[in-house]
Amino acid sequence: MQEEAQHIDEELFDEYSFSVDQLMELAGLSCATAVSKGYPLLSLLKSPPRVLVICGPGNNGGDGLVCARHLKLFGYEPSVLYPKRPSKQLFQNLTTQCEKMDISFLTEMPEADVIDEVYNLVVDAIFGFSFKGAVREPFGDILSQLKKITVPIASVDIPSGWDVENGCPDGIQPDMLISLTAPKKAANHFKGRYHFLGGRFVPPALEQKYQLNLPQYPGTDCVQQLN
Ligand SMILES: NC(=O)C1=CN([C@@H]2O[C@H](COP(=O)(O)OP(=O)(O)OC[C@H]3O[C@@H](n4cnc5c(N)ncnc54)[C@H](OP(=O)(O)O)[C@@H]3O)[C@@H](O)[C@H]2O)[C@@H](O)CC1
Ligand SMILES: [K+]
Repeated sequence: MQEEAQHIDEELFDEYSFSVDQLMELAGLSCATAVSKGYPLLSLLKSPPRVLVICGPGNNGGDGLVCARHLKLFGYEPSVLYPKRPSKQLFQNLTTQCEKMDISFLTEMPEADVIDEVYNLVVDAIFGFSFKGAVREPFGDILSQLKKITVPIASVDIPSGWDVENGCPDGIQPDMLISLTAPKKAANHFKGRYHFLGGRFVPPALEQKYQLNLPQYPGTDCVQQLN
């Protein structure tokens, strides 16, 4: 549930003393790892291996910036669209880190046909579990372009624009979902090919308290494929 995800989040920070940066790094690394498993470099149809990463104004967007940086380290060519940038130091730092790694930042959302022509896939890091109500601009326009593209979308935590619990039948239909910490209720409506769990940082006591029943991650992997 949306409230439960927020409680777990608060508890990780307040009771377990994690910092946002720490968890975001692991979350973003999980996303880049899941992308590399679902869409390996050698399987991509377009060269160079361009990926468009769209980042929203909250922590979901921060996960996207971390994901872009790791994708670059993995050999992909990410470009970032980050239209609404919060003033917090954390997000400024993540932006600088991407810029210093020669990751380009787009100034506007490309049209759907341009995305299909140029990019192999889109990482959707626009909204996560704090999304509420009707989508406000510029994200309405961005999501309507994403509904038209044919290249796959990999959504971070929740497909953006979906109700966190009830999904959204007319919304974007991602090919990959990377659930972070634990799958949210909306994941039941996911019909894409790859569902990964990432964010391998939940202490066992917290997992038990919320009865998350997380599947065992294989070995040292930071993601687990659910289906
Ligand atoms: N512990 C964990 O579990 C971890 C969680 N992590 C990640 O954090 C994510 C949750 O992040 P979050 O809470 O910062 O909010 P998030 O979902 O990114 O979006 C909120 C932003 O969107 C905006 N906004 C909202 N509604 C809107 C609308 N209708 N239309 C337009 N804008 C709207 C709102 O902006 P504002 O209202 O200020 O305009 C706000 O800034 C979670 O899903 C996971 O990815 C990991 O990083 C680490 C560990
Ligand atoms: K998302």
